Amino acid sequence: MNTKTILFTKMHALGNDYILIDETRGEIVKEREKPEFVKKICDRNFGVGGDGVIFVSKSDNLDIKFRIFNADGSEAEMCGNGIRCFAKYVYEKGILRKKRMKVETLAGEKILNLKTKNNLVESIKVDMGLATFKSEKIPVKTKDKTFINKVCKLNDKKIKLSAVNVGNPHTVIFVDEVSRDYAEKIGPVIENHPIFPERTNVNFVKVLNPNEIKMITWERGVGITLACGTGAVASTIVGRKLGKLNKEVTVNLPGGRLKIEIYEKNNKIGAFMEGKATMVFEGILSMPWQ
Ligand SMILES: N[C@@H](CCC[C@H](N)C(=O)O)C(=O)O
Repeated sequence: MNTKTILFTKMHALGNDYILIDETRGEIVKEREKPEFVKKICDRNFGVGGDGVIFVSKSDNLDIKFRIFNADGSEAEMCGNGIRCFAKYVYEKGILRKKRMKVETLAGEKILNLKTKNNLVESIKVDMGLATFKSEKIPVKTKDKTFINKVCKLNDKKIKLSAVNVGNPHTVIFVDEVSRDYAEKIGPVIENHPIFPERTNVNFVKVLNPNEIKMITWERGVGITLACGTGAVASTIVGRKLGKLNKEVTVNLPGGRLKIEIYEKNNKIGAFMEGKATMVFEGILSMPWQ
């Protein structure tokens, strides 16, 4: 039997953990095999364990390309914590030695600014771009143009949902208390609800004050994670849209804190996200596994 070895790096950003694979010198995992490979390697008992896999490859017109797969094998458009891991990885591995990177993602071009010290990346600031509230773009199946603060009946209870796309689809629910149990119960129901044809990430958010929130995310294709960067951005943007938040917001997630800075352009709301990423270990996979 032919065996093959695959080099990987395990990283995390606020405990949202990813396995990074460098495909800049050629495809390592065949395109049609990627979903199954990702499911296998992300398994926390039978694999390496992770919330997803990030593939690094060459871009035709930008500096470099970022692809993110969730632990269930589905490909997402964007990942806030993952793109910070990616930036540290490509910089410190010498794949791209730029402190300002233009990155190709399925959610379009993202600009990353790296702060370094002694050749190590200390923090990464990402321009996450402008959000859209248009139902058809999120997407949400509704006749309404937007889906903000909509009262919905779920599990016999009425809750208010707001949907937004910040590169990937998110739903935000403001709550009195952040509860993991509640997120685990309601999260999958909303993620897979037929009104969200592409499914959705689900964020449960408590406003502590206009400059600070606490939240937990049920991620599409993963479940509860210790942090979600796009979720922090989506929640801050929805909070801002509803007049609950100022422009500079500290987001408290189970895995740590993230800084989100809102900007407004052409009547739209966008955000910068700033935070760290950590390299945990490197390894060699010997495929196929029996
Ligand atoms: N953890 C990520 C988001 C990853 C993708 C997400 N699960 C999706 O399917 O859209 C983040 O930090 O943003």
